[in-house]
Amino acid sequence: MKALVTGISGFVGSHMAEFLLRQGAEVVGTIRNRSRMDHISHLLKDIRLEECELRDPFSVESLIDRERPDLIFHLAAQSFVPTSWNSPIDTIHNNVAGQVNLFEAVRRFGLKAKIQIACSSEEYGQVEPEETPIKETNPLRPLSPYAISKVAQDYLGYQYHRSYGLHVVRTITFNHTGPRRGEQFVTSNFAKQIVDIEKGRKPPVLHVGNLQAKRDFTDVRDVVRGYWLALEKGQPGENYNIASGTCYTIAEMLEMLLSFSDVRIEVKTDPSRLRPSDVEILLGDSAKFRAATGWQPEIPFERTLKDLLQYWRSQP
Ligand SMILES: C[C@H]1O[C@H](OP(=O)(O)OP(=O)(O)OC[C@H]2O[C@@H](n3cnc4c(=O)[nH]c(N)nc43)[C@H](O)[C@@H]2O)[C@@H](O)[C@@H](O)C1=O
Repeated sequence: MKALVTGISGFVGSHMAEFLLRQGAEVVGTIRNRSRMDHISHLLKDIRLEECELRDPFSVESLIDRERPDLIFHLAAQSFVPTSWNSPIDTIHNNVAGQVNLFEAVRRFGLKAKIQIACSSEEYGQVEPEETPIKETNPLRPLSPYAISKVAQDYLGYQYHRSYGLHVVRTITFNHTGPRRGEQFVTSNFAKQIVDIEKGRKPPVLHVGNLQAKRDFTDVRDVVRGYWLALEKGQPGENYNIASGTCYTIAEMLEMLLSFSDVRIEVKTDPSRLRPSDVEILLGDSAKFRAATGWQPEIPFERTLKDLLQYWRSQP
């Protein structure tokens, strides 16, 4: 069983690779020449890396022709919401063109590969209180260029299944975190600031943005098991929420992180961390996914946050 992971050097990609190796799969991953390798350096003897620029159709075609994978986990993306305001066209081009190139290559070579695509709860955007927990049938009211790029990826998945019969499973993942989470994302950012303060590298002031937003967090290790199950048991063409079903305000998440540290910290709002529009609440109903695959999250949020702090404490 050969599995191709796009974006293997990223946060989710590295956990996906570890999971796939435990399943006994042959793992091939795409990287770009500027990809950082620190998340996968411990895996290099067990995986194969291929340079591929997903925005370039020829690069993708030649990869798919050479590798002909059985499973594709399409995780490569520009995934930080604020970046999508600074350069909306880059996010849209990266995320949408990259996926179209992948689908086109699979279609042209008549590959029977099963493809998981990483859609996002950001697609739901503005959610009314009576609409939570959010089901797959909820209207999409996207609030950022990133969200728009994910709506496009999601519906392209639907369209390529209906038009050409591609085996695409659309996972709509709510917030996820854990060791190796990029330091710009809120859980990791706060954890790293706490560790920098613990190590005396910065004054005891923790900078924050909007603490009122509510998010539904799942551990990345539960998420990648979900992606595997999506291809094992999910229906092609369908979309599935992957979520824990519990949400916390960002303030509550911060309190939890602070409770795992001994340092005294002052919390200060940094206006540059506020967004033009922020999704107020994301709380997911993953009953459809649980029924289709038997998936359920196993790692409690407290452990995820402790592991994340430990990750930053172990960094040089
Ligand atoms: C599902 C979805 O999940 C993620 O998108 P996100 O929810 O924007 O993630 P985040 O960690 O940047 O922000 C979470 C919340 O936390 C608030 N917040 C407060 N203070 C800070 C702060 O200082 N930094 C950041 N980054 N956020 C802050 C911020 O305003 C927002 O309300 C991505 O994986 C995305 O790829 C994805 O698909």
